[in-house]
Amino acid sequence: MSRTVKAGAVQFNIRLGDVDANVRYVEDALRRLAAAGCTLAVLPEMWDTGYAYKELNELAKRTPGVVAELGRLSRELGMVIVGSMPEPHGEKVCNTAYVLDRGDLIGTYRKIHLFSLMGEDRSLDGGDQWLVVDTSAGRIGVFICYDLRFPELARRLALEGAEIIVVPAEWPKPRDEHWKALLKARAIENQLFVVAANCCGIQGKLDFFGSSLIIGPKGEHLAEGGYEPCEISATLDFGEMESWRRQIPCFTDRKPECY
Ligand SMILES: O=C(O)CCC(=O)C(=O)O
Repeated sequence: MSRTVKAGAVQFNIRLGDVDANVRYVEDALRRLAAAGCTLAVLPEMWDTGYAYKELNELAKRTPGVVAELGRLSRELGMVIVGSMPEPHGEKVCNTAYVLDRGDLIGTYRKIHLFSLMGEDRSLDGGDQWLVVDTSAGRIGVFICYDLRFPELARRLALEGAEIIVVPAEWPKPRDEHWKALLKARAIENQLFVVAANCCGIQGKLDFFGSSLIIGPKGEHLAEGGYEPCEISATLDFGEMESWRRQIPCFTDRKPECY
């Protein structure tokens, strides 16, 4: 019997600046995923606040409390939960993913590539360290949204042994095809699982298309959300991943000295 994990993603319409409403929604969604047997859940980017830029510094002060609440839930549900939230950082804020494993905060990742098209680089501080962490649901590497456009980062996570790359995101129209193609490419080229949670609905001027995705190491779509709020889930089979890696041994066939 090979090792498996059931993974899920929460896709919802983030209420801009309304932490209480977003936390309430996510708690219910996590309970639904746990009832469906999931032990790993991915939440969207900035899931508790959205990009409420004007009030983000103030809203970020609530993050430690939200992390503690999420920690309690992850303990109660026996889950690994990953999602990004605004983290207070001096005068500014970082877009930070928190990895909670059955009650413990076992890793944080500050978004490295800030999305300049939307001014994220002017408003937020960026991170400078990747994260790969062993969890009860497998060895997980963390991306946040725009990071998806940088294959160097995915390769680094894969070389560090990531079996799953999780991608909290707020990825809007009209770049739906980029989202799907890049998620699939990162999974295929690194022969690992990708679990990506996007939000949906309108936030300010932006229209988010959902399409949360769980992709296997061969690029197979294991689960996909539509445009509406939903949870998606799929079983990740690490034995199948290992067998695929033996059939097409991309990692041992690399020639890093040539490029
Ligand atoms: O790269 C993209 O098209 C979207 C990225 C984005 O919206 C973000 O990083 O917040």
